[in-house]
Amino acid sequence: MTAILTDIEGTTSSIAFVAEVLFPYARARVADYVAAHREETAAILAEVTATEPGDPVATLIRWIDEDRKATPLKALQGMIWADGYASGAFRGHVYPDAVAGLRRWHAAGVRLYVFSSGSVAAQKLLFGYSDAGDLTPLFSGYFDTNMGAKREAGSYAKIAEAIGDTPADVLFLSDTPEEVAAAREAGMEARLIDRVGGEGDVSSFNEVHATPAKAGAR
Ligand SMILES: CSCCC(=O)C(=O)COP(=O)(O)O
Ligand SMILES: [Mg+2]
Repeated sequence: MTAILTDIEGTTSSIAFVAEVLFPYARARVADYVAAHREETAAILAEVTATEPGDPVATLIRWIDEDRKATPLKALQGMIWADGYASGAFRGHVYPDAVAGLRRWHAAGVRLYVFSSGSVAAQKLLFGYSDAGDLTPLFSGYFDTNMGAKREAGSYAKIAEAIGDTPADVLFLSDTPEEVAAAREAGMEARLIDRVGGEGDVSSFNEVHATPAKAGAR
């Protein structure tokens, strides 16, 4: 194992932080943000309208309510959250065991990557403004749904190729069984994290034993 690829929501970070802090913050500001940033949001709105004709702002708000993992919605959310992090309205939640695990693996020479439905910009914000400080120096790279859906094996194969590892050398961590199954189908090792102590392989990063076989930080 030379690299760890981790999900965010429900894995490094609480579902409540995403659902009760991030999503409502973006939902309340979509209309004003789009009105104030016409040029920067034009391509996003065009993509939304191409998917669903009609008022793109109303569509985006409905997609937030439905927790749709649509790439244009995720791009816009990341842009809106930037203001929230910068103003100190909130900090990115990361579980203490996740912070400790990420630091431990990084120190052992294991390369760390993120694969989340949140945009790459949003991922960098969450870890950059985390409640444990700036964790971005721990990560070697970030991937979002531009690599494909998180429940499709092909996305994991693409990521392994992008980071220059064979899938068998990558350990994927997620709270979602379908994502774990897709990563395994692509040949990765994977652990199902279940933070409420249900059917998962482990309940925290403390139980993930990642032994770097031929690790080397890049
Ligand atoms: C990058 S923080 C926001 C996370 C987000 O928008 C989301 O939909 C969470 O998805 P994940 O793939 O991390 O479970
Ligand atoms: Mg998740």
